[in-house]
Amino acid sequence: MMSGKVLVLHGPNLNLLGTREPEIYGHETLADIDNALREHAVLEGWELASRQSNHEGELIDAIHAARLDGTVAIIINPAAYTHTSVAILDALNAFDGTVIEVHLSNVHKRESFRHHSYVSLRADGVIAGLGSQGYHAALDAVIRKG
Ligand SMILES: O=C(O)[C@]1(O)C=C(c2cccc(Sc3ccccc3)c2)[C@@H](O)[C@H](O)C1
Repeated sequence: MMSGKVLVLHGPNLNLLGTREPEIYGHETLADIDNALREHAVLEGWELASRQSNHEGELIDAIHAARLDGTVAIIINPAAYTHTSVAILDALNAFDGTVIEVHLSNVHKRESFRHHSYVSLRADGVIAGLGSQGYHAALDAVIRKG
């Protein structure tokens, strides 16, 4: 059974998940999501690290660290930085592994400014609108790719 190391990155305000707008983002907290993802990875013999930050530079630093620590895939929900950050795109372009972009909501059914993603220019796959199951679908894809 192949195994590897996956990094899950959550962008700004996702630390507030579960507190507001459950009709858009669900009722789970970020801790609920991270705990379920870690259990999913361990059951498959994979290692999973997760990080949430409200600061663009911290997310970029985490991507840079992943280049050097054996991480084979990054699953990222950039939140609002999806639509604004060339800097995060540039950092992801310097990462040679698999990149999967995840959004809890279907951004294409929302405000027009959410329809564009800089990160999608690098992402190997994009999953949107499946809630927290989107993270698990991304992890399954990474594990199947090996
Ligand atoms: O759907 C997503 O996961 C998304 O990446 C997440 C976003 C987002 C935006 C604001 C807050 C939150 S998390 C949250 C939810 C409810 C209350 C407080 C914070 C996520 C949006 O910026 C993006 O356009 C879409």
